Amino acid sequence: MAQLLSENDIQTQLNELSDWTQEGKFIKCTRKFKGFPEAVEFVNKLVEPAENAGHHPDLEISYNTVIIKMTSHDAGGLTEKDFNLARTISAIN
Ligand SMILES: C[C@H](O)[C@H](O)[C@H]1CNC2=NC(N)=NC(=O)C2=N1
Repeated sequence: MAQLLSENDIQTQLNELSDWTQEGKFIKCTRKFKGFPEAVEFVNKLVEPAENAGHHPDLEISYNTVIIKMTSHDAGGLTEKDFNLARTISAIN
């Protein structure tokens, strides 16, 4: 199981991830698209990196908006796995 990150580590990593914010034990990113098909198309692009990482985001799709929340459920908080996947997701359009 991955090691929980300290608050200092979390802030350091968030400084490099301008599209993500911390909400308790989660980091969160909100993406807006032209419409529902584009939002679902984006979510489908997350499958491969998540499966490759063995680490999966919590997703909410509302029409053209996708809310991505991430935490390491097995560790009970934020670990390097969350930030590695967040960096990958930030690079997906
Ligand atoms: C067996 C499987 O690898 C584990 O249940 C993985 C699946 N994806 C996961 N994703 C996230 N975000 N947290 C986990 O603890 C987690 N565990």
